[in-house]
Amino acid sequence: MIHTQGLTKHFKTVEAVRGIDIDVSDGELVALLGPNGAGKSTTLRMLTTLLEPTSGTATVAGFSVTDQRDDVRRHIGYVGQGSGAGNNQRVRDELITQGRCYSLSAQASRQRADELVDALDLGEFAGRSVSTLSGGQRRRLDIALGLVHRPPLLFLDEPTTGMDPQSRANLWEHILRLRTETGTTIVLTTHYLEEADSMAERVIVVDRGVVIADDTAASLKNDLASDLVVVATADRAAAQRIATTAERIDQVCDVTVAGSRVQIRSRAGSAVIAELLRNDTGAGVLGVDLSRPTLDDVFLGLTGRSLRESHSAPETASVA
Ligand SMILES: Nc1ncnc2c1ncn2[C@@H]1O[C@H](COP(=O)(O)OP(=O)(O)OP(=O)(O)O)[C@@H](O)[C@H]1O
Repeated sequence: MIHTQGLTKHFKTVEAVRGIDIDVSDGELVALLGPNGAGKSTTLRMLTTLLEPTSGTATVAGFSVTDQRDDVRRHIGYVGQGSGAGNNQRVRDELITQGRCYSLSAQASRQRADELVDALDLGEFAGRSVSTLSGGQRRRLDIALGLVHRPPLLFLDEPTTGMDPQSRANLWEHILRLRTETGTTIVLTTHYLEEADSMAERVIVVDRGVVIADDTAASLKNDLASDLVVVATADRAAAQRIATTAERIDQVCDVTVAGSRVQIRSRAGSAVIAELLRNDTGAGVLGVDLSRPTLDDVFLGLTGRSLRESHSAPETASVA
């Protein structure tokens, strides 16, 4: 559905995208994850023909984003970061207008508007003006607007940013249902690590304008980050003894002692705990805690920076 090779976008002084290679198959749900300024939106805007790439190639739904822009546009829906709905329009009317813009007949537009009102649960406020909707309701309308022409591919740029947890969960319910019912391919950007982790089938991690990892969340966590085992002990001597035992275990990658606590990094945390129990009497051990890695640990492992706190700026360069 999407194939890019060496895609770049240079603004006057910023290399926003520095060579992105992405393949997305039909029906996939893929999340682009990365810190502020990583180049996610710029990539999306090139794939949706809103920005001309500086170099590289991209085909979307089988069409070139540079040479067949109209064909690309006919086959995609795009929900940008800002709302596309007109404030003074009523919800259903806005959907009908969008249908007419896509050359549906008046009757077909009304029918499609009603289908989308149902699908996105907009019935309660279909007759209200857009300006009266809550953030979550407006976002559902944005998605409905992106789907009017039944695109096989939907791009969502930060669909849930700024929403409260309940509205986010509700919007995700709609996105996932839509996908199950229509098989739409979905590519989205998000800052929410948990969202990418639990909802997307594949996570593409972007940093400073390039893809630094691309796999399922489970594989990324398994391959690129480790479990953290924290052993709380009664005193420094017990901690030292546990650390010495841990260092002898094959699967352990790193052991640090901080006062009476021992931190053990390993790809197989549960096995390490079992091995510790086999090799040590456990005297002086007060508790053991096992944390599974998150996508933030993956990013940290790849870049040395935390995604949660990272506000990296892409490298600047003089571009003619
Ligand atoms: N029109 C533009 N002119 C100049 N620089 C731009 C333009 N659009 C984006 N940039 C810069 O390109 C870089 C990448 O921006 P982009 O919006 O793609 O990042 P992002 O990963 O989507 O970030 P965020 O998560 O904050 O939305 C940033 O440094 C941004 O300031």
